[in-house]
Amino acid sequence: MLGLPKGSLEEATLKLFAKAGFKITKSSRSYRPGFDDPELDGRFIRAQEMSRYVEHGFFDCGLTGHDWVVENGSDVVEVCDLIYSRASNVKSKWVLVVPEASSVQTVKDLEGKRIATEVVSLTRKYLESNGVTADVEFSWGATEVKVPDMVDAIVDLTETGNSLRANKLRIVDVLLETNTKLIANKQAWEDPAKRAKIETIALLLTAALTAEAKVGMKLNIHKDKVAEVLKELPALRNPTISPLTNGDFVALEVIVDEKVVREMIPTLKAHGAEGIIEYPLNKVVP
Ligand SMILES: Nc1ncnc2c1ncn2[C@@H]1O[C@H](COP(=O)(O)OP(=O)(O)OP(=O)(O)O)[C@@H](O)[C@H]1O
Ligand SMILES: O=P(O)(O)OC[C@H]1O[C@H](OP(=O)(O)OP(=O)(O)O)[C@H](O)[C@@H]1O
Ligand SMILES: [Mg+2]
Repeated sequence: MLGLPKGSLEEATLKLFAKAGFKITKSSRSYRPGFDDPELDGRFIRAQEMSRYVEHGFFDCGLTGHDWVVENGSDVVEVCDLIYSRASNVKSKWVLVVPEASSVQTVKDLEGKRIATEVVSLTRKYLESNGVTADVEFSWGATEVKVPDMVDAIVDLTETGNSLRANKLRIVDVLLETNTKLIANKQAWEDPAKRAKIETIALLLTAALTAEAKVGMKLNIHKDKVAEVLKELPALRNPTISPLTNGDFVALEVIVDEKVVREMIPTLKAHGAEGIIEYPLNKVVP
């Protein structure tokens, strides 16, 4: 039984599973998805409570943020990192935040003040470890709006930083870095058949995620130019080189980060490369 996150991770999760080779279908308002793999069954639940149901064994494994595993204090196996979220494929941070104009400079300045957050337990522990006593209240979300009128500071998640900028907020400290993870129930992890299936899912999801940032490239180039092109383009390292029927030319094939392609193509062209093609990838297994 697999736990899928309802909410901001939902769409990206279904896309990633599709790329990994698992088609998950869902009818609107139904939290029971359909799977094209007869060995799989699952449910959608909120990312915030996923780790509890994995810990207690309703789910053998599930996807959620590291932050909610920590906040809930759940005793689960963190099988692998899957660094994706709603908007980007980078890690996010839970940060202590105040209005730009606030006099608060460090956590110590929060003594006796009020703080709103979705992660009450994480925030209490953080204050305690800094020897600060402050009033921490639970926020259901839209937390940015609460400072400075309702509370003195907030602990909120930041990904792109857009919400902080839009609300003229300043970061005082970072409490926790987080990203999406595949987590597993401890007993399920000890069961060889279940573990094998969870490891297969982890392998395929990781391969699909790795492939998102990469592309394949193929090109033909004069054999005398190969050495200088490889020197100039470190991203091209370890290409597959195959001879062509035209004896002076070879074919190069390589997997590279997509972001370097826009610099590679003009350089390759300047060295006389021909027939340059770029293609997307579904999975990359190192
Ligand atoms: N803007 C964001 N950028 C990156 N990751 C995010 C963002 N919002 C949420 N997450 C991550 O997604 C997971 C679920 O997020 P969250 O607890 O905010 O629920 P949600 O699905 O966003 O629901 P809601 O829309 O009600 O806030 C968390 O692990 C969190 O770290
Ligand atoms: O740095 P950014 O890319 O702007 O992302 C951060 C925002 O995303 C989350 O909000 P969410 O959409 O989950 O709404 P919520 O505040 O209601 O939880 C988080 O609570 C921040 O508000
Ligand atoms: Mg949220």
